[in-house]
Amino acid sequence: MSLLIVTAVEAEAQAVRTAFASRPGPTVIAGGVGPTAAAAATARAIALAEAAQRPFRAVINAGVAGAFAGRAHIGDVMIATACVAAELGVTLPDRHQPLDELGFGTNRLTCSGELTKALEGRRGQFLTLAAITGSPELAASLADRYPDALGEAMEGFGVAQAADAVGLPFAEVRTVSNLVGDRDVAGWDWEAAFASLTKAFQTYPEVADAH
Ligand SMILES: O=C(O)c1cccc(C(=O)CC[C@H]2O[C@@H](n3cnc4c(=O)[nH]cnc43)[C@H](O)[C@@H]2O)c1
Repeated sequence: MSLLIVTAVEAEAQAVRTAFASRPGPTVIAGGVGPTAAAAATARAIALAEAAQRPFRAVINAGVAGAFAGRAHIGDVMIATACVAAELGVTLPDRHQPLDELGFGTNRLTCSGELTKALEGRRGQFLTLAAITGSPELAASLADRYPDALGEAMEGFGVAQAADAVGLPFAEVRTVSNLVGDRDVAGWDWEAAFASLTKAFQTYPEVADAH
């Protein structure tokens, strides 16, 4: 199977590639930070592969992420069951109304369990936001709105939409660098999250990728 893995930054891409260093692996690209950069990079990679008659059969978004306190810990692997665009909809004075309720699209895409069956980690919903949650109060409000969400990152829903648009199965795999709402960015544990990302993909089967 020809697999595309999309990360945000090169350090995440390298952490994934390291897991396949001594065996056939997927195509891994760093598509940029945020859902629109991620969607554009994914759509471009899919289109180029199709034009070269070596189409991808599946897409995974991988990287580091924030976890909601009490739902996962630093270094944990989180595997999305669904990607939820938490900002997509209307922000009313008293609540957020998701796009699903408005009748012109969805803010939730289901992930393939098949694609991640070889991986070990916590499974649950995953939020995508263009803006990192920057206070404990906002984090608590999001955790309340999404009781089944493990954490948040900035690219999953964008990658999912690009894959979904052409009917490709999709998954999101994240490792925890910080807790959602923690503004002490200097204390975020990138190294633990990168090491965990490499370890997580070491159990992934070889990928006979023709790219
Ligand atoms: O918040 C900052 O000031 C900041 C400073 C340096 C780097 C960053 C990032 O690169 C974070 C965004 C990047 O990492 C993912 N990520 C990790 N933790 C979170 C989170 O709690 N909420 C949202 N995204 C997170 C994200 O997918 C980006 O690719 C930030």
